[in-house]
Amino acid sequence: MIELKNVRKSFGDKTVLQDVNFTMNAGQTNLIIGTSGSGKTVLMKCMIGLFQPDEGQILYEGQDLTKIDEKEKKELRQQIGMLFQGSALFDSKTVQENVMFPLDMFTRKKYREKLSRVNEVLDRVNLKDANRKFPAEISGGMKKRVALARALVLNPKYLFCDEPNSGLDPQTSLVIDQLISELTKEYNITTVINTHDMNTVMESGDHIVYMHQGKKQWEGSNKDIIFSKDKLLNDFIFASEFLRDAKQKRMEEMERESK
Ligand SMILES: Nc1ncnc2c1ncn2[C@@H]1O[C@H](COP(=O)(O)OP(=O)(O)OP(=O)(O)O)[C@@H](O)[C@H]1O
Repeated sequence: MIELKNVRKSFGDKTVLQDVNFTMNAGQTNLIIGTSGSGKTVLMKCMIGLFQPDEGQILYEGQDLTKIDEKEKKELRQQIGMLFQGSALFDSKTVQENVMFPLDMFTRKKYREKLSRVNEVLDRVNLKDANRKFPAEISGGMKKRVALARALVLNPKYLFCDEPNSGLDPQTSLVIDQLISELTKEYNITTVINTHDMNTVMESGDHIVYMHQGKKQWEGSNKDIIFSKDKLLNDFIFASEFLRDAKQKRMEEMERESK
């Protein structure tokens, strides 16, 4: 569980985050959404300790990231898996070497043990026979799965994903979203995703935080979003007539189902 309490961040005289409060639970896919410049990236960087907020608390199971020393921060970082926008694989390393990298860096396990763990996670992301391939030889969707395997190899309690679907076609995006959601539940991970992808919002959003001009404007689930009356949120999510019609239909369906 990650809790944010009254988080505030400014750059010079520009306030970028103001009184941000929320709780992100384990086993849930938590999304941060909002227009460009609303503060999502700064928020995520505060959450992983790359930026120090000016005020407020960032609590990992009650332990305040803004107050802990470097040694404790290092320990906490080892419990955090990261999936970066462009997958960020090492081009000169094979798939196997890429996934093994965190084990080489942070553990003293024997090669055989490391290989067994690498194979376990590669298998879990449905990439069984790709060990010896280089990133240039595999598709964008496969690269994402390798990056996901690498993010999971140390068994993290927390998983941060920055735009996991950027550069992927809608169908491959859905596969990645489903995989992240499944793994989140299976391993009880607190997953935090920064996304612009509305399919992700509607399909995977167990908990969604909508940011507007540095403030939390709305939060709720993908079911709540259908019934939300928040004008800013509605204008943002259901921007086209097509999506507004789809929302109306879904709302009617859900009302019928609940009777
Ligand atoms: N290091 C920095 N120094 C000064 N201002 C910054 C810095 N990083 C971000 N900002 C400002 O903070 C605001 C929020 O930026 P942020 O990158 O968090 O937006 P975002 O919601 O992630 O946008 P996008 O969806 O386009 O990535 C912007 O006005 C940006 O210019």
